[in-house]
Amino acid sequence: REPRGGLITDKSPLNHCLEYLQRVLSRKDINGFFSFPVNDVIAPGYSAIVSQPMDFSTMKSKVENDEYPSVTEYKKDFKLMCDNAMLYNHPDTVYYKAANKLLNIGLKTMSKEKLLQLKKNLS
Ligand SMILES: COc1ccc(Br)cc1-c1nc(N)nc2[nH]cnc12
Repeated sequence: REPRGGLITDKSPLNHCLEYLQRVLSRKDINGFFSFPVNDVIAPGYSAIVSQPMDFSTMKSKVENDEYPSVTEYKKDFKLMCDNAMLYNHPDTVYYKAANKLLNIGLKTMSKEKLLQLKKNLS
């Protein structure tokens, strides 16, 4: 690999990786249930039940601000976002089912093997 340029626009391999994951995973949320923070108007009592809210828009700004030191931290926020939906909503709701499906897709996309391939392709 050529030495990293000094320009401030230069993105790290981790940043490239996270931007890729953010794009791929947020596209799976076709209904947009996870694209912005849940509020108590949409989901009554949500803030009393979910102590650590998370959504794709928050994750996107954390990626852009280099707030994730590793993919593992990004994966934690992704799982938190899905788990929150499965905590607040009952299993027979469209939100619970969408969260469960998204979680399964995400864990496959961010499996050890897939991340290794990604690192190779991005480095
Ligand atoms: C941003 O949230 C929504 C946006 C639009 C619509 Br329609 C529903 C939700 C939503 N509703 C509920 N009950 N639980 C959730 N978990 C994640 N999303 C949600």
